[in-house]
Amino acid sequence: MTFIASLVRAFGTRREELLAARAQRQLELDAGKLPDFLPETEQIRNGDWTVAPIPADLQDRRVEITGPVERKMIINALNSGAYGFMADFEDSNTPTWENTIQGQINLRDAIRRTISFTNPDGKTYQLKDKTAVLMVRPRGWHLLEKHVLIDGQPISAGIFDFGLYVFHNAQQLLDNGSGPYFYLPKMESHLEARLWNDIFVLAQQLLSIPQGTIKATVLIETILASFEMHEILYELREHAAGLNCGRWDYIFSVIKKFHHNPDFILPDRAEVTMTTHFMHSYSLLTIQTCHRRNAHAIGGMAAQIPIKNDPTANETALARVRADKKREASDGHDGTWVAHPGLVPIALEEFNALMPQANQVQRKREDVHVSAADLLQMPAGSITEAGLRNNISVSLQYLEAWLRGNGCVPINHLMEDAATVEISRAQIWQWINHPGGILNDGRRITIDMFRQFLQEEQIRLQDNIGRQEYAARPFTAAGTILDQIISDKNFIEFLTIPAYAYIA
Ligand SMILES: CC(=O)SCCNC(=O)CCNC(=O)[C@H](O)C(C)(C)COP(=O)(O)OP(=O)(O)OC[C@H]1O[C@@H](n2cnc3c(N)ncnc32)[C@H](O)[C@@H]1OP(=O)(O)O
Ligand SMILES: O=CC(=O)O
Ligand SMILES: [Mg+2]
Repeated sequence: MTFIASLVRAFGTRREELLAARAQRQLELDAGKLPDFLPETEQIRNGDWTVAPIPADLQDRRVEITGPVERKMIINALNSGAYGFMADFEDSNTPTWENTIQGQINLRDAIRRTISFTNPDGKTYQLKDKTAVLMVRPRGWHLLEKHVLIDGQPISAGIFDFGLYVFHNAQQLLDNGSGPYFYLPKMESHLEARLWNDIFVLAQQLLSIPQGTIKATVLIETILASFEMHEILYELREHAAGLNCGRWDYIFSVIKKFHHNPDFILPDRAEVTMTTHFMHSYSLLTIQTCHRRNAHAIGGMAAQIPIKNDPTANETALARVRADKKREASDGHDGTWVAHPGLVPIALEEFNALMPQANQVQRKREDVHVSAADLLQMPAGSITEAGLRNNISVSLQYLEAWLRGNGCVPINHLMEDAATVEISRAQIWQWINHPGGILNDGRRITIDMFRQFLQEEQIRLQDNIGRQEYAARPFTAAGTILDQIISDKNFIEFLTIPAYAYIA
């Protein structure tokens, strides 16, 4: 606590200032100003610097599995055959106090190889000799940890997650021949990266570990960050391992940042894929930026997961994952993410076929030319009743699971977490609040339509799982939160903020 208090006292105010800067930037976007590459940092973009050398165990990251910090899943992920494992306090984790603290305990035990688990059916779990390289994703700058007060105030959840983990494990990780490695989520500017860098410097000093020991991979998962990728790597150049395409939050961010702008109405969520022009451009720009700076460009997460008991549907889902990984490997990504151990062999096959060496940093992709207009070119497509209903039902089901402490669930055979569901609920809001929110059959999407469909989707769920089961679970609270977010005239920045009020 003394260590965490030092970090919070040194940097808490700067975090608040950066959040205020986000709000200020939003006002400019609301007034119609579009983002562009920053004139004041042109020298950094044009300069010939590179990031500090990347440690040996982060040179080959061809397949990384991600998952919440649950005990059994940590063991399964570390044993999965993936090269890396990102243990997630963020998109896939409900930040109950129990989950947060037990997650830290699980990671501490995993690093010391004392972790084990027994299923209710008696199946036991322990680590294999060879395990994935561990990375940890603390929560984003927007979130508070309300269970910890310093000087009477709840503290930054990100500093808490980072601080507890690095304090207890940095030295042990070094003794194991690895290091304290992080993924940094949801940043919107290079100044936010500078804050993380300064936190790393103080943490390393307080823990007496060499400067530059901490390595971080930054998720480029906001539209504004995609205009500052060089700058973000520059700020973190002593600590940067790479960038990652957090595609789901990225799509959400586009809807959120331009929620006032009718030119940014997106079609059904299922149509906003990585092969649309703006998403492919962002992925290519990430690869080019990273390779110019000798950093790794990690791909993103396909939402498909293995489907049990339906071989045909399973084959289709796996083929989609395969195509996604093939595109990433052939474009020049140095690795990718999977959501489930069953997908590790598929992603490995695709990367092994196109990337026999440890990474593709030598492929500089100087042929890529991505402009601001490319990043902002929205796809055409239609909005359907099925798409609207799916957004409503998925948001409701996810929020219900989240309130029970489960931040990542399969819904309709897709992985749903806080990022994918932010897209769903943001689309509902966007379609209601813009004249362009019209179904392909000509009906205008309204709050009344949303409420009618919500009620019908609730009844459908109740019929599927049974009245008693439905009543026993927090569906009512989930529906209330969803209605509150959708009916608010202001765009609520993150759905997890009102939802957190229910659990803390
Ligand atoms: C947008 C983003 O932020 S992406 C990053 C955040 N999202 C994630 O990390 C996704 C994590 N994935 C998951 O949580 C799960 O795979 C789900 C919820 C999507 C699906 O879970 P389930 O339906 O329970 O999967 P399923 O029943 O097929 O699991 C089979 C086994 O694999 C394990 N497993 C599934 N996913 C994972 C995972 N990501 N890591 C470790 N183990 C896993 C299960 O624990 C289970 O183990 P067991 O057989 O020993 O009991
Ligand atoms: O964190 C990943 C994302 O896609 O969002
Ligand atoms: Mg994300």
